[in-house]
Amino acid sequence: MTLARTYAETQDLRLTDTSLRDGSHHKRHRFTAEETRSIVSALDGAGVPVIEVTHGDGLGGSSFNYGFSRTPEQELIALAAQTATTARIAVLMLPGVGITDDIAIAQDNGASICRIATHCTEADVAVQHFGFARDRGLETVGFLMMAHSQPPEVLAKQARIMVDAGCQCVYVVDSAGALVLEQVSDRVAAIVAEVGREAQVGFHGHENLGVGVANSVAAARAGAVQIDGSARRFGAGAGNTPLEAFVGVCDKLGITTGVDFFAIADAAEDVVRPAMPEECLLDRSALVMGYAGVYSSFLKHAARQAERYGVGEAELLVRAGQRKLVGGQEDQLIDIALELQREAGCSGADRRH
Ligand SMILES: CC[C@H](O)CC(=O)C(=O)O
Ligand SMILES: [Mn+2]
Repeated sequence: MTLARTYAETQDLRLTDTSLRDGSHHKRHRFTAEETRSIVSALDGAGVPVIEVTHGDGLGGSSFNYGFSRTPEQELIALAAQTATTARIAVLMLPGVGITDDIAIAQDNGASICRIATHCTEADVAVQHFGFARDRGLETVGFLMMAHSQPPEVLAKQARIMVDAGCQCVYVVDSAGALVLEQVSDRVAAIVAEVGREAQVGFHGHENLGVGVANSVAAARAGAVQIDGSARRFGAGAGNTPLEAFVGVCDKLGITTGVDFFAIADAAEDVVRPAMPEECLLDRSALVMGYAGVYSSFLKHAARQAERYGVGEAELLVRAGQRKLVGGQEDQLIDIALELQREAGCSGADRRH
């Protein structure tokens, strides 16, 4: 099996573009085959070594709760694998949303990297999935989501569980875009100290506080060797770390990625942007998500419920942060919206904002 380490031996960092997975949240899971083909072709041509393709909520995510995919994700995974010439195709799975059969089908369709995501205190729910993926010869990555919500030492223990189960790279996942600089490097360093001899460490950032690129540099300096981003920031919330900007910053810092800056800048502008419904904005709602620590993928759901129940979106998000909602609890946004509606009814306050 080709390990990420092989890539990291020739480049300082291995980058994964997640537009075709995290961007799925922003696009409400409406990717077409043609968009997938053209994005994969452009990223592959720019030298991006790993491209993630899956429903935004991972394998099996197409559902009433998370939103139905326009094109079945396994078709998109197969198309991506047929289109890429050098890039490897990764898939994301959240145990319980997807099942091991989904991993097997994705591998049959050409995926070679399996990224398994859990809330950052629940790594044990992924043990069987890491074993399953490794037994099938897949490269494995573990996502500790909502990593801002736990201190470094807790994350290190969770990383240990993942690595003992067969995970080859543990990611600090800043799902809410809530971490800032040292908060990233401290977390990465703690995991490197715990598992650095046995596994790699990665970082997945969101732009909700505008520091995705700086956070990714901090992660790399603390020992992360796999970094995620999305061309044109195409991802949940204010989007992911803009991959083209990160490549440019790495070039200037002398950190090698193997990705061509001008080619990825072209891909972001000419190919990825046209597939986006609108730019990923660092607007009030996205900022509140970062500030209050709310899962980035809740953004579109919050917008929908705020409109439906006539309550303020920012207020809804602040309460979601206070409740410490985790992935899978999107339906609680309705509960909060009703709560806000009741309160506004009692006080007679203006319910729009
Ligand atoms: C629902 C899965 C989630 O989008 C994974 C991820 O990218 C994150 O937590 O940031
Ligand atoms: Mn994300």
